[in-house]
Amino acid sequence: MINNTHTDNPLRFVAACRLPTEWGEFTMHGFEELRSGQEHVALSMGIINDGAPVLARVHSECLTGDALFSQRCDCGPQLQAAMQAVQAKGRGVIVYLRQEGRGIGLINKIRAYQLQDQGLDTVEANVALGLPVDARDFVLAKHILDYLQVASVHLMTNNPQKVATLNRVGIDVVERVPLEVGQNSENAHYLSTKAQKLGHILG
Ligand SMILES: Nc1nc2c(ncn2[C@@H]2O[C@H](COP(=O)(O)OP(=O)(O)OP(=O)(O)O)[C@@H](O)[C@H]2O)c(=O)[nH]1
Ligand SMILES: [Zn+2]
Repeated sequence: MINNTHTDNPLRFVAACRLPTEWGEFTMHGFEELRSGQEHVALSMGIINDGAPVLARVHSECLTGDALFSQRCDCGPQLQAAMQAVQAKGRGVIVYLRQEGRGIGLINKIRAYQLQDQGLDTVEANVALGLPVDARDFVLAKHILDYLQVASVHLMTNNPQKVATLNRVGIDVVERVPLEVGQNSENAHYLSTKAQKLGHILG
């Protein structure tokens, strides 16, 4: 009889390669969601499957910030700082989830930004569009970390909700490591809204 008691893994590992970067050489592991075909990656450095807690970042895709140098948010500088921190330790992992716009997708994020240009804040804009404020699924990170044999992490984030969510899905977050970079005059209001409405800890 087939044993169906285990939770189904929504992802499959596809391939891994070297990824030389400005912050040293990572291994890039590629995953695919079985249902949607959505692709995700993890960047690892050093030996991370030895059971000791690993310095980790669970980063959500932000095309505008990560790749297009947008100053509307702090995502690009956060990603770079996380990669740099991993390099400094010689050991760590960046899980990069393709959950653009906190899961609403790129075009909806542009719609939300359009409303923000008219005065709404990051939360009000999603609500006005009838979209969830945060639709991200962090179970994917759990499956990716399981594949990499990482059970506990020092998590680089300013979002205590993310710590709680990851703990809930089975990732043991032994410590939250603040990741406060990328503040500028364009994103000052956005960051203060995140602190006030989404609970981000920003000094
Ligand atoms: N819908 C929407 N998504 C945004 C906006 N600004 C950034 N994002 C998305 O938000 C995600 C990053 O989430 P953040 O709230 O910045 O930070 P976090 O991941 O919760 O917390 P940190 O770990 O501290 O970065 C990325 O997927 C971005 O594309 C916005 O104004 N509206
Ligand atoms: Zn961003």
